[in-house]
Amino acid sequence: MNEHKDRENNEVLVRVEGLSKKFCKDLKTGLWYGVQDLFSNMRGNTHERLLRPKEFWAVKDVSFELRRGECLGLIGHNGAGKSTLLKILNGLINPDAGKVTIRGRVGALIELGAGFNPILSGRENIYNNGAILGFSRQEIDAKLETIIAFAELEEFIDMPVQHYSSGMKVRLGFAVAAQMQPDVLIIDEVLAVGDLGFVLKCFNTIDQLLPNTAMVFVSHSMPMVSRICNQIMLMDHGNVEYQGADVGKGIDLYYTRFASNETNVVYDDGSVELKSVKLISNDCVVNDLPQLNWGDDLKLEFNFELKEHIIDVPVFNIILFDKEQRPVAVLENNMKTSVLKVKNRTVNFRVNHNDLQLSKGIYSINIIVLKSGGKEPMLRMNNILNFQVVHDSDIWQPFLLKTEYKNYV
Ligand SMILES: Nc1ncnc2c1ncn2[C@@H]1O[C@H](COP(=O)(O)OP(=O)(O)OP(=O)(O)O)[C@@H](O)[C@H]1O
Repeated sequence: MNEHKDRENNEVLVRVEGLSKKFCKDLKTGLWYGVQDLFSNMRGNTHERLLRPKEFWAVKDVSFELRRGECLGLIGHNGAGKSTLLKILNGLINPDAGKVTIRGRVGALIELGAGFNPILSGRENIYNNGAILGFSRQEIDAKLETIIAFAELEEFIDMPVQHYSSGMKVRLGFAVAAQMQPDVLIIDEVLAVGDLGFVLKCFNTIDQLLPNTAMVFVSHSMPMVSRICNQIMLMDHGNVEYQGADVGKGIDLYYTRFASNETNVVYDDGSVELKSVKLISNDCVVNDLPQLNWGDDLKLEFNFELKEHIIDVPVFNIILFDKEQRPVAVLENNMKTSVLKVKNRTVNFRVNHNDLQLSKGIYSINIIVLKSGGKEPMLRMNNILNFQVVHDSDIWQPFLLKTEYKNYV
């Protein structure tokens, strides 16, 4: 009996084979191709694998399988093809090549408000969507209160959906999709507009649904992807750049694409100038990006020039940011030390932090220079230096902390 149940649970719910979709960059040409395709299809010619002028692959040769309990994270740059793939999965658009086979009930949260009739109330839309998913009126009656309570829309459930805020539309959409016990759940981006309380609630619900559901989740939020997904697909201009169960590796590859090395001066009162900043390591530079091994010492060398009237050493706040521009660490400032000196209107100094345990990835440094005393700003610069921490395991969390394990008696 259990064996039978296991087999049943492991059936493939989503099978995608060699899926491709092309679009045309120009509307007129696209319409003309559409007419041509209509006639050539009637004659039995299918040139779907060839690109004509101004056409491009929005999705190219994508294949994957998902079983219950599996959640595929789809990541990639804007325009990579993620939403197009989801729309094909949900039957909203037809592919030019390949095949999608889906078993069971599909819940989808694809575009804000999509699937809702804007002039109908929230309550009426719940009935509509439930009916589309194959539920009877009685079944929907039984779920109605739970859906409304989950969406926290008790007060507004009889208001037309067109007057809902973005967050309210997502709440309603997710509540319907989640409470209708889908076999396959497709979620695009939309969770990003929910407030923190709702997002936490969604995580909780996704955790509860996952054992019995196959999910496809599109997001630009890597923390969300790594929290939810156990498979990952990194898309690049319609192609699959990485696909597999190593979610950390996919996320790491995604981050590597977006390294920026543009320095920005955010505030400058003209009294101090950063002449140079360097990372001191074993002189290893790859693609202009200094590298450190995980566990190396972080040594930075600064050279500042001061205007004549500045005689006291300023206060230096050095802040490290991760690949998503989240501040991950700040180095102790120099307020408590008197070792730094101003000499010939310059301050040269090295900063040392031993045994850097930031995990693998690219980091950037911002600096805030304050007048001695540490209150008035003199200079604030973002992204003065990028560096890469190298390690052989693919970890997206900001720190990989050195750890010791021992049996105890
Ligand atoms: N109906 C359409 N006609 C023509 N081009 C389209 C159409 N729909 C999407 N595209 C193009 O297909 C490419 C992929 O778009 P898609 O929306 O799938 O990207 P995405 O990865 O979801 O991007 P984002 O992260 O911005 O949501 C883009 O270049 C887009 O302009």
